[in-house]
Amino acid sequence: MPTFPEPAFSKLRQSRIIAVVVLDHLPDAVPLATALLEGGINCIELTLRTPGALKAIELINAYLPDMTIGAGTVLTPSQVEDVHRAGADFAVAPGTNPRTIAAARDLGLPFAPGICTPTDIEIALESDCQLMKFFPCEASGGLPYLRQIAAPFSHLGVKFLPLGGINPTNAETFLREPLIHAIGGSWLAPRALVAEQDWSGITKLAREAGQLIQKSRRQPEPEFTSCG
Ligand SMILES: O=C(O)C(=O)C[C@H](O)[C@H](O)COP(=O)(O)O
Repeated sequence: MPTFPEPAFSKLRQSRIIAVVVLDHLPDAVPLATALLEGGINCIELTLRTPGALKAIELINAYLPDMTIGAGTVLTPSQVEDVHRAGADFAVAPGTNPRTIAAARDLGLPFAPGICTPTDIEIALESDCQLMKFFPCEASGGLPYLRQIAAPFSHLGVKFLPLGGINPTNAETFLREPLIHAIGGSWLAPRALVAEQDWSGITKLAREAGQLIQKSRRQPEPEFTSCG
């Protein structure tokens, strides 16, 4: 596992799971992030899909210093500036846009572009990115597909953040895979639970995710070898 020079990406490696949030109601930002922290999840991604996301980054940054904050759906250089100013620790995008990556580099904001093909990986490498978001993970073919497209780049130390279709059933398999730096998903903060302000429900989901992380750190079961 390469150590990424960006401290935020090293923290991400410790956290292992990013709670992806599409926030509909700004006052929910801090209680939601607090509920995740109480359950042991200390990395959150606020997607810039809703108008309050930037302000939510600011609030969580101001009130919850233990939370590592990612900005998601960062599509333009000006959004890179916005999320940096708001206090994001890192940013991700669904695709690979060299202009956006360059803007993040200029500001020193760790950035993981989205990839889904070998061509995307080549473009991201040309922009000196080593950590890439694999999106949409499950719809593209999941781990078997990622292993195949990543193989020609294995000597370059590229690592991935799979997002899209990760859930408690498949999370552990991803966590055990050496190509994977960390995983992310919206299952930790379902919009319905947030709408009901069911913070204890979210803490419970976070705790269960923490148990998956612990399990994935234990030694793998010895492989069964057939004696037939
Ligand atoms: O638009 C972006 O930049 C994103 O961040 C995409 C999200 O990571 C995925 O939509 C999460 O996928 P689910 O966990 O399946 O809901």
